[in-house]
Amino acid sequence: MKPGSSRGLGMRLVVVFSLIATLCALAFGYYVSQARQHVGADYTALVTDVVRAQQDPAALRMGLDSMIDHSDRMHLEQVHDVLWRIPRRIESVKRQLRGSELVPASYEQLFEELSYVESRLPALETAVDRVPEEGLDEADGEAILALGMEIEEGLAWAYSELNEQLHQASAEQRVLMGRLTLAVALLLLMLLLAVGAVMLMLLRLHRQRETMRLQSRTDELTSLSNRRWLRETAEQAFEWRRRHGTPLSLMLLDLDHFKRINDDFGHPLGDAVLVTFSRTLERHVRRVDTVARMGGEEFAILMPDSDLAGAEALAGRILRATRAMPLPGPAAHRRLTVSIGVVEVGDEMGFDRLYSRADQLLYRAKESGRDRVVTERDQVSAAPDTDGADRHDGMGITQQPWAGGS
Ligand SMILES: Nc1nc2c(ncn2[C@@H]2O[C@H](COP(=O)(O)OP(=O)(O)OP(=O)(O)O)[C@@H](O)[C@H]2O)c(=O)[nH]1
Repeated sequence: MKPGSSRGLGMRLVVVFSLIATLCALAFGYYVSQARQHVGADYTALVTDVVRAQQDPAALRMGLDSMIDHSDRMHLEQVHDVLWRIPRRIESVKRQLRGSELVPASYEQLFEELSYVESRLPALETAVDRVPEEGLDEADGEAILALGMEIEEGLAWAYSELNEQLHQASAEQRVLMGRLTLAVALLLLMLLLAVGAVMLMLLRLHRQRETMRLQSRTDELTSLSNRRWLRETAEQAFEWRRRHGTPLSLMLLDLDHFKRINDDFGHPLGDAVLVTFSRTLERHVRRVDTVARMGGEEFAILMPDSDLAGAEALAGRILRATRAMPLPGPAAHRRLTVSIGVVEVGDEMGFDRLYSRADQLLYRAKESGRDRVVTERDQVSAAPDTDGADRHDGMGITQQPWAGGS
């Protein structure tokens, strides 16, 4: 698995999540600021009108008092002004109340009172119209004052009640908006949690898929590539070779008399030897080479950019390294050897053909005494013994001092 692939996806998901979280925070901020601006806005105009209208009863009272004291033209006009204003204010307040969010039942009684006040206004207007310039007598003055007070009290009560109701409604609206804001915040939080959970699930799924992909192409015991992965890599290497004309070689390796290790020391130790041998192979190859376990005690190395001579040299180094390889635990005193077949890819050659040729060479290496390398040139080469002398294996196959060296 490429660890970077999961990390890359993780980073991308973190960026996307941060983006969504930022958008949510911005949307929430906008919502709160809008809500603050608009909460109670419904009632602001109405409250302003009611506060203005609340001055009318006092103005009427003052006007009437002055008019009774001095029934001149100026005072009469003052009273007429107030009487002209009162019904218009009442109509404006009524209209706004009907258009407001208030429940009609809550202002029904106020409407009745205001309507009653409206119905009493013409009588007061008529009485004021009849006021003589030379002044009112006491009885008429008291009658006008009584009518005026009736209107004034009705208006004062209705407007003050209305003011009270509007403040209460506005306060309720604020509480409601607070709850709504909390609900929106919770919803956004839940949305973020859900998005986060989905992203975590995606990441976990991706990791699981990567792990499965890795397992499907890795040998469980040695962690080397398995046969399937070697084949896929080889197909890519063939394509590369075809395009660029670079050499490509394959080496098949089979541990000699491995059964004896199992028989003498048990299967688990045999496993440990296979792992030790795998690490030895990995130490000797280049990064571009692919080391695979083909099964049992058989291994393969695919070497892009390596011709037969280069592959043969590596095989020699591995041969010597295997001989010198310390075995684990109770098998420490034993020495292991390996037989190797090496082949370079020729024209018109596919992986199966390449593998089968390497296998034949490996078979020849086994047949001709093991612990040796057999290459395409039909030569059997062995790593130098301690004295480095040439020798024959008695089968007509030359064993040479190893040319490559480690
Ligand atoms: N410990 C262990 N042994 C394995 C594994 N796979 C195969 N083997 C053993 O490898 C041994 C292979 O035996 P053979 O095919 O006779 O080969 P050999 O003993 O190496 O003899 P040559 O190849 O002819 O030199 C068998 O005993 C298998 O049981 C494994 O994964 N772990």
